[in-house]
Amino acid sequence: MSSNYRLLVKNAKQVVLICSNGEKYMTKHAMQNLCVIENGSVVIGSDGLIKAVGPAETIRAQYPETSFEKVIDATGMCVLPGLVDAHTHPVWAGDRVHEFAMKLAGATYMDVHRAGGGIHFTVEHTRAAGSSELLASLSSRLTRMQRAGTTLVECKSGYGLELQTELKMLEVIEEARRKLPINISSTYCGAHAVPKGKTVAEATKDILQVQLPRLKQQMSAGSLRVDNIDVFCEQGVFDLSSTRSILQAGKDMGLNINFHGDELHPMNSAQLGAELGALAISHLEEVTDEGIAAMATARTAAVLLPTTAYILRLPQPRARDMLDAGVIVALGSDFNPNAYCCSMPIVMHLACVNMRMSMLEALAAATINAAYALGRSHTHGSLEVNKHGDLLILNTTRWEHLIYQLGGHQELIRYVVIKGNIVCDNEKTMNL
Ligand SMILES: N=CN[C@@H](CCC(=O)O)C(=O)O
Ligand SMILES: [Zn+2]
Repeated sequence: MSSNYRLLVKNAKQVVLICSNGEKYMTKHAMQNLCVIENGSVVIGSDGLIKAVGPAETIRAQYPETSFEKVIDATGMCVLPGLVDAHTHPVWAGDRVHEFAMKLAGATYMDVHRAGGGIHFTVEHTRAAGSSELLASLSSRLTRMQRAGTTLVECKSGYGLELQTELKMLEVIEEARRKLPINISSTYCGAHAVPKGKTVAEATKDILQVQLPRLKQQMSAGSLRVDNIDVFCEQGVFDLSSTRSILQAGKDMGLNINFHGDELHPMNSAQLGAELGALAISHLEEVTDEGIAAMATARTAAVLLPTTAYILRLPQPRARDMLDAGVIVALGSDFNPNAYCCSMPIVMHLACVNMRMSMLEALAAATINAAYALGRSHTHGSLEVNKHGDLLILNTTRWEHLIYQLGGHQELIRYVVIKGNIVCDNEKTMNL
């Protein structure tokens, strides 16, 4: 007999809701006061949405005779919302392990880029790769992220830098969206680098006059869904004025502005993003005080990427200054061939140790605020009624272990659930 209820998770030692009043993001002190229920339960309906969440006693009384398709007894365990990864580049061919060695020996990111490596190396290999090869590697990367607790992930194009390959990448992302349970927010990043043989002006013209019109056509025809537009606004890549025209054109097509800014040099990207009504800006290692103030006022989220600063030995993003100023701080893995990290728990750990965020702030940044950066915080990022039933169940009595145990997430995460379906069951019993 079919039930109206897909899943009951009962008697968890802790249920971390994050928030409980429909907040779309969290800033300042609110991030230090996340909503946690001791001894709680969660009910997910057959539509995959949360129907109830609260103290186990209350839920038991509310659903006395109900049958559930599946019941998980979470006694001694913790329940958290699925993690949200707000910045990844997961579609590409050809790894760059050789460049990791060069960087360890002292080369900077831009040394490698100018020598024709970096993004250019990946572009060459991605242009040559077939869609099925790209889909296979994307699927295994997304599955790996899902095992590490990510249930909503942003995925960028940007290793084509010309129409055909950018479209190929976006179509591969679209195919993954149809085939895999993980939620995807897709981003057109045709301005990720200036292609070899073109000037910035020529590349900008190609994006404005060739790539974006074709994207618009496919989006209107319903053959492609794209959510965000991105530009790498950086010295030697796209300057402020070309960035402005590309982002504005994307916004005019209905895309959310979500771009790379102020990473290696202060470019006033933060001020530009605030002025254009950007939903999010990533990196910001070199943001100025004025940029921070502008982002706080405009409610533009800062997507901080602790793996980038770690791998490239850059100055850390000024997370504390941003948090104190009331900026909406989110986190992302920045998964790409330069920063090969699929794990948001590791990202949260780095954010705490290197960027001086508290564990509560890091969790809010990797859930509700990352969902806000993707325009999805009305449906994702917290355990509240009518939101998607996306959650993690941890083999531990305190949720903080997910951040504290560096690299321990594989043993800690028992189940990953998306829309009430168990998509990962890590059936091991161990002494933690
Ligand atoms: N900074 C620009 N883009 C990526 C790196 C992409 C690459 O090196 O392939 C980033 O966010 O770190
Ligand atoms: Zn990036």
